[in-house]
Amino acid sequence: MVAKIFIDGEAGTTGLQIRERLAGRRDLEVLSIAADKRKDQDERKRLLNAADVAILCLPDDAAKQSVSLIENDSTRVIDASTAFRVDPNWVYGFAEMDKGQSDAIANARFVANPGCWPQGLIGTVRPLIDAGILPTSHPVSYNGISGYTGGGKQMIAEYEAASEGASHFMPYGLTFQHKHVPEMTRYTKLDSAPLFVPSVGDFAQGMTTFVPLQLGQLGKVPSGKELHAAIADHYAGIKDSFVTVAPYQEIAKTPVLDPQVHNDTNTMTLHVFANDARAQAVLVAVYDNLGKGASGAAVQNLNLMLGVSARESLAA
Ligand SMILES: NC(=O)C1=CN([C@@H]2O[C@H](COP(=O)(O)OP(=O)(O)OC[C@H]3O[C@@H](n4cnc5c(N)ncnc54)[C@H](OP(=O)(O)O)[C@@H]3O)[C@@H](O)[C@H]2O)C=CC1
Ligand SMILES: CC(=O)N[C@@H](CCC(=O)OP(=O)(O)O)C(=O)O
Repeated sequence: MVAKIFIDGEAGTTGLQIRERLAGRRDLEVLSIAADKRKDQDERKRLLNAADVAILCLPDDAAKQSVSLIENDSTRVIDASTAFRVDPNWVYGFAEMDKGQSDAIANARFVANPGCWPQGLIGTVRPLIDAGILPTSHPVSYNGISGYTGGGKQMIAEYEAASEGASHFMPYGLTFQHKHVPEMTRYTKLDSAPLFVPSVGDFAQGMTTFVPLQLGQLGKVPSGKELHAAIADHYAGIKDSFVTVAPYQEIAKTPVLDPQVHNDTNTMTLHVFANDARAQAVLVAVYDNLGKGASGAAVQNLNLMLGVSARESLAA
């Protein structure tokens, strides 16, 4: 059976990328909306109800509206927005988060695609919490840099219009109320919100994130190799993982931390750097905000929901 897919918001940054990733797939039919009807509620409703899977690439309010327009009990939904990420009726779409997550996604009707920033934090911290190395009470801080496509069409237009004026490096979220904090807290299993300081750079896509750890604050101080082994063990146990763990290296710098190294792929690479004598470490994640951070993860989730081999079809 050819599954019918409707991308609501197909003209936006994430929607366009998903369309490109699905182009050429013979196992799917993409139901496209006429350009002049993109925001026509009746036409969106018709297509949402005609689809086997609707992928919502919309601002939060419009995503909530799309869900309310589904009147059947068969259309399954992948939502790329923040609207449902901590809703207990939705399955969180970070397939590598734990061993049961890809099955939960495969069987779900409603899947909330994870935010780009949360994945770098959850992907590094949760394996350490699950392994009992970090207590859930640990005060975690998280920072990083993302390309400007993370801000969608509006930020892209601002950066691309400002040939001279765009900021090379812009920290933001400085009131510590970033919209990703609730999902970061819930899915890391931390007791309290991580202190999150994102930044945006003057490059289009790709991101590198950092979790600095003062290991001396822990009752039992792990070595860098132990941190690395716990994270590597977690991913070794995940079927069809798109998250890879780089070998442990004691080096002061490396070009593979460039935020753009995984652009246009669904890959995330994790690194552990540490100084055991100082009991200090940093956990690093490198991935594409538009790939594993958004449209790559959405297509990975779609494949799980359709029972299609993730590796084969993510080549698209
Ligand atoms: N960019 C990224 O890296 C990531 C984005 N996301 C999330 O994905 C979602 C989409 O983001 P992104 O693609 O970046 O955003 P964009 O602004 O690039 O695209 C959003 C699209 O939705 C359309 N739209 C807005 N309101 C409606 C409506 N009522 N009915 C139909 N279409 C509507 C917009 O129309 P118009 O073209 O007229 O503006 C636009 O085409 C957001 O919730 C975002 O937070 C998630 C992870 C990463
Ligand atoms: C650079 C930039 O502005 N990035 C966006 C995050 C993009 C993203 O992940 O969107 P969702 O919130 O829908 O997941 C931000 O920090 O708001």
